[in-house]
Amino acid sequence: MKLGFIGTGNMAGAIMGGIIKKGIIPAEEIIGSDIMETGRNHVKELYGIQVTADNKEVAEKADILVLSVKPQFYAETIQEIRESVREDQMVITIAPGKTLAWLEEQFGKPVRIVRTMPNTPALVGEGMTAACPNQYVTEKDKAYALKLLGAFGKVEVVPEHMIDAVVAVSGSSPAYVFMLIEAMADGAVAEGMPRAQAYEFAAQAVYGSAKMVLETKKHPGELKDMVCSPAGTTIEAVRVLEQSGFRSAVIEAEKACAEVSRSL
Ligand SMILES: NC(=O)C1=CN([C@@H]2O[C@H](COP(=O)(O)OP(=O)(O)OC[C@H]3O[C@@H](n4cnc5c(N)ncnc54)[C@H](OP(=O)(O)O)[C@@H]3O)[C@@H](O)[C@H]2O)C=CC1
Ligand SMILES: O=C(O)[C@@H]1CCC=N1
Repeated sequence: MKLGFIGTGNMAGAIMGGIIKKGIIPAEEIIGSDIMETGRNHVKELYGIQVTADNKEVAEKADILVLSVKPQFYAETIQEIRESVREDQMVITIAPGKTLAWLEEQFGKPVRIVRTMPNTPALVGEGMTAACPNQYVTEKDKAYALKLLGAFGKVEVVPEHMIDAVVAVSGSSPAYVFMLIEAMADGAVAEGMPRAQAYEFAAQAVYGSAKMVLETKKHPGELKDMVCSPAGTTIEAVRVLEQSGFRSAVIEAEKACAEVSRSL
């Protein structure tokens, strides 16, 4: 099974890195093209995949083709490769805003498409991916696509109308979480902890908290209450966070994120 990537930037790198690390598809069976020579060479050196400057070559050689360019370049990229794409291939898209209906119209012929929204934690095998197969994707294709996407984290099939919410809650959210970790570490540094140690403490606290939500299945509010000792330190921090609009800031950020996703 040959896997192709058109665009070998951050998200493509995270996906191929996750797949290679898990041994699902060997690096020699992965091919990528990128307009930028530096981008191509980067993944070639890092992962040992084949690279080319020719998008059509990737479209012709791949059994599964991942369109990993920015949404703004989807139309021109599909225009360039549409003649090379065959009915027995599967195209995986990862761009926000590009609906199955729009993608089918761009190809102008029956193409098996799985619209997805992954995230960069794919690189460490902890991705969260939503998948929406189109009408031409067979049950066998769907099973293989889910196996592939599940190789670098969790994957769930969702109705397409939910994909903008997915962009907000998992596609883009690693950025907000990294900001939170950075800010938590800044706070610790302000209190005298060395910077590297502060990142370790902050990241492990976030990791452990996420694991508690996933494993205990308890309501996050209940888990929060378990940390807040009466008249203690945590409830004071919670009070200040509420005063600063912490929760509202996250909700409003996600609404803005989903709005951009719908508009692309
Ligand atoms: N980064 C993330 O966390 C996530 C990204 N995505 C989606 O993944 C896609 C890629 O995003 P990301 O990896 O962040 O972006 P990057 O800019 O890192 O990667 C895209 C790469 O494609 C190259 N490129 C542009 N035009 C072409 C072309 N015509 N042919 C071949 N290569 C081309 C770009 O070159 P140049 O830099 O010169 O433009 C760049 O190297 C987007 O659709 C994005 O929405 C989805 C989920 C998460
Ligand atoms: O910022 C972006 O547009 C992409 C989509 C989801 C995460 N990164």
